Amino acid sequence: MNESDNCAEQLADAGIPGAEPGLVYQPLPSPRLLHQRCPLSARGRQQVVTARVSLRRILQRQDPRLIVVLGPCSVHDPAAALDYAERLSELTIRVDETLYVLMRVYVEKPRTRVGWKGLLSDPYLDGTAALDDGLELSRRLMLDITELGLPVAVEVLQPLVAPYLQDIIAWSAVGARTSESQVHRELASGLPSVVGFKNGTDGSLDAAVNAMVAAGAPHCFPSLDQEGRAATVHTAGNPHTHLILRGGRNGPNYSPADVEAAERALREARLPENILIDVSHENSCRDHRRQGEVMRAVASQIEMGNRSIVGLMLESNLVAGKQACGNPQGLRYGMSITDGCIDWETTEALVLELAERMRPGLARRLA
Ligand SMILES: O=C[C@H](O)[C@H](O)COP(=O)(O)O
Ligand SMILES: C=C(OP(=O)(O)O)C(=O)O
Repeated sequence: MNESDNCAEQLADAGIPGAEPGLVYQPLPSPRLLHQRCPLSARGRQQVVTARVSLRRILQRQDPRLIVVLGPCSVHDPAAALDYAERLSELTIRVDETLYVLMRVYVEKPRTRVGWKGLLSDPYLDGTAALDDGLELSRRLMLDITELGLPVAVEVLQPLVAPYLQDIIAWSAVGARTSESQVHRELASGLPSVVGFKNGTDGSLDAAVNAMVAAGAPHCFPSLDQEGRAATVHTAGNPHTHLILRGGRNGPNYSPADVEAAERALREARLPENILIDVSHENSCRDHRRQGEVMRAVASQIEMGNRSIVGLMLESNLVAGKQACGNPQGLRYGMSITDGCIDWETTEALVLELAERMRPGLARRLA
């Protein structure tokens, strides 16, 4: 008998049989239990509501600030993420007249093929996939970051994770690999956060534009209720969505001509012309050192009068670059184990520069 048969047998003994040979089920707490263990304080709840309202106001041009979503490509070490958050929360206070800053707290990672799937799925980076601990660590980290006054931004990946975390989240992305997925569009239709849909990895806009239309409509689909029971959820539709340009197979898509094409696609679908530019990924040709150059080019478009660009995304960490996701004990503190990131000093300088550049044209950005 191999190890997994043994595990399945032990679970069957505990009254949790696998439905099919080879499948092993491990129970998770209900969303309510996790919320009770790690509650969102009244102050935290107020911060989340305020963040969502601020983002909606920016999308409606009632707040002239530029959204800036930045932070590590992925969180693998909650202590380093909190260290980053403390620095970011101080920086945010210096720029909040012109920028609305959120921290990427990406605990789920989509993979092109296979690879580590994030703190939530594999918190010990060793393939043990201790999802119960991953959920709790992720929730605790998001609560701590919220308490610092920083709004939390995530990529939503596993739909059943949402009931555990969505009360803390101000902004969500649906990634390039999932914008075309009906499941993610349905999920977005019920999220209380603002949702950005990324263009596809091939660079096409259709999936993301169609996703914005789909997410704006009501849906019903299987989910978990607060007690963790399988349930049909009925959603009202989420009108607070926008497009994210992240480049694609044929290269970047942040040039004025690309932005105009995106505006046209949104207009044709009768959607608001709200575009956020990811200065990383294919827009920086997968070279984290080029993020500054892309940011400056986007800032120039805004200075020249562009009104559809509502924000920017950057991948940044304490230390520049990336390292292999090998032995957890041998990892360098504050360095990415997924995509390469710029370091804290570069981040701080870029954010301060962007804030200054946005100041003169601020009033023009209102409706
Ligand atoms: O943003 C992170 C990565 O680009 C994304 O998760 C895909 O990663 P992979 O191509 O290394 O699997
Ligand atoms: C996975 C990400 O992006 P994309 O979906 O654009 O590849 C990300 O922002 O971490």
